[in-house]
Amino acid sequence: MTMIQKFLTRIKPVKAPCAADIAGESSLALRINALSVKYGDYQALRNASLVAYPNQILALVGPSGCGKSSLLSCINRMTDGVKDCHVGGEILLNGENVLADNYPVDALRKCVGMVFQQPNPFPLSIRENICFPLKDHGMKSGIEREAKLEQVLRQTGLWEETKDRLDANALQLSGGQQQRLCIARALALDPKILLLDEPCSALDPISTEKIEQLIVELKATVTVVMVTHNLSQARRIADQVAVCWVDSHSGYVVECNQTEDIFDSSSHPITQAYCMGRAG
Ligand SMILES: Nc1ncnc2c1ncn2[C@@H]1O[C@H](COP(=O)(O)OP(=O)(O)OP(=O)(O)O)[C@@H](O)[C@H]1O
Repeated sequence: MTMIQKFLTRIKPVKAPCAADIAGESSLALRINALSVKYGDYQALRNASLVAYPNQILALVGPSGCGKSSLLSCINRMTDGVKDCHVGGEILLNGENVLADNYPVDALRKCVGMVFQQPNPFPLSIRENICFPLKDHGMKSGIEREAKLEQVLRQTGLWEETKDRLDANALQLSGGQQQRLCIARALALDPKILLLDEPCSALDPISTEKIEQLIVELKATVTVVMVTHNLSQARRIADQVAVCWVDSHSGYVVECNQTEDIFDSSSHPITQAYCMGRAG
């Protein structure tokens, strides 16, 4: 551990000014209140609060192990399937707590799509990657499914690249194309929120640039919450940034604010040090 990291771990987490405190409910896509995540006895995340605004990109940044992916996975309840994982607090979507026992998880996963670090298309054709989930969610008409297929492939810039080989196995696509197909698959269900967990970390710089452009374009239709280790990427494309940190006890959100405030004028020492590359 470097000197600066040692110094920062001794700073008591302060209640930094946070957009979550002042935003009106109707202007929000998502509000997270006092979220905590435990794996068995280990508290991975404590008391995390933040907000996401409609049609904006919120980036979660912070060092490895501070709970970014855990936080993201709670939003569409992927944590339900993790053994000994206990989630507390509130995640409000349209004013309803999605963590409530009686919240319909299928409907939640349709409304909140997720894309992971490693592209994970189904080992099926390009067409089936999009059309199977649509059928599964009740779209009976083949004509409607084909129309949706074309729409999301166009939206993700894949149509021209794949229209002549829609029945080829998706695993034959390049890594960057596979990731865009995974984003297309999530978009096909018309989500309101798209969760992206380090979507570019397995990609080369050119594929990364294409995905970044795509994410910015997607703001027209969805709210994006993304985890990234790449601070330059957060600065380039995010509207809001939540800085997360971990000390000896667990991970927590240091502050959540507009991107320029985080990078240019934050008064929090952890944000200053992390975003200037001196710690983490
Ligand atoms: N399924 C699990 N069981 C037990 N511990 C877990 C599990 N998933 C995550 N953890 C622990 O919780 C903490 C937070 O992990 P998480 O993956 O959320 O952090 P992160 O900030 O996303 O890290 P990274 O940037 O390295 O992906 C880590 O200490 C991790 O080891």
